[in-house]
Amino acid sequence: MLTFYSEDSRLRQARTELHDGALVTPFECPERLDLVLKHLRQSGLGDIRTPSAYGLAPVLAVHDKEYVTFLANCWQAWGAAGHKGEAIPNIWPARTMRSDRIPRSISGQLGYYALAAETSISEGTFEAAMASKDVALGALEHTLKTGEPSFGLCRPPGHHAAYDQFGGYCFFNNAAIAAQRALEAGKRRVAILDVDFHHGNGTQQIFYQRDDVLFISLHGDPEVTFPYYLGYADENGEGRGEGFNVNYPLPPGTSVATWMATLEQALATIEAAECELLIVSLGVDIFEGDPISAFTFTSADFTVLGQRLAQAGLPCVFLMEGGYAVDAIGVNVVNVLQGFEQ
Ligand SMILES: NCCCNCCCCCS
Ligand SMILES: [Zn+2]
Repeated sequence: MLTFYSEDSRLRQARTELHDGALVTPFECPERLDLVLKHLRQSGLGDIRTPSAYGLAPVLAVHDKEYVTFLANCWQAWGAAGHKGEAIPNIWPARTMRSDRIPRSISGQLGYYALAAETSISEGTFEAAMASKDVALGALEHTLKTGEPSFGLCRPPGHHAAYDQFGGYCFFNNAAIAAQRALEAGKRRVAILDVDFHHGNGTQQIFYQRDDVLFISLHGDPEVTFPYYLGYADENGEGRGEGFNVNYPLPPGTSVATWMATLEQALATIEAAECELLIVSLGVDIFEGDPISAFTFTSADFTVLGQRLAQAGLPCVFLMEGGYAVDAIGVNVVNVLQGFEQ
């Protein structure tokens, strides 16, 4: 299996994350890449390639133009406004406020476009996000051309990024960008299976009214898990998209047996929908040792996951999402990919 990866993913060097009332070293750190690359090389899974630069068009196919312009300019505008730290929002168009107008102030724009306050914007963030979607597109193009599975070592991740919203460490929705490209290349329906511990609110939102992308997510119950305000089981899509969005919220501490039984339901839905490509939003924060999550996968369970996904019999693109137990991330990711190829 080929891996696609870009050194430009390291351009995102955020120093702060607002967590538990303090500014801490971000969980979504460049070292995550080092461990995955190390284990990929040790495993002999396949070559690691640098993708082409696909430009802005694929981004604008799923994201709002003004939002993309905001992301491109935010860091410079934030500094020009005299702010000394990293760009962290502290005001939102929260309930009781209006969101039909975008303020001129960069502080106002930051809150307008932010999902949450844990994700700072700093130098290199935009460039890294551009590299990350190129990684996803490189993996996608390879699978479209060869039918072979591929892995996009995407950083920053993407599944929390919505049409015009960043957060949860995400800026561009890599899986959505890849799915849209696959449809433009002729696939009639694409399944995005999100196995990350956290609900892929951004991916859901982008395709919520569409029937050409089936979005299915297994995740921590939003009653008690980030992102809290989306990911409930009663969110089934709207209009043409009715029935093409399926959420499986699961309680913290869910056993792997229960998680795998839920996966069976998800895979049956994918099969019934006659999808022609499977994109897996691969978050390995379902690992028992993840510092900000609450599921119970062991590293060996990731191998079983990969084996089961292969049985879906679809061309498959794996795209890196979360996973914050840095020491184990390499083993866990490679176990999925090797399990798939067994
Ligand atoms: N106390 C947990 C706060 C979580 N904050 C953001 C998590 C983003 C996960 C991306 S996969
Ligand atoms: Zn996650």
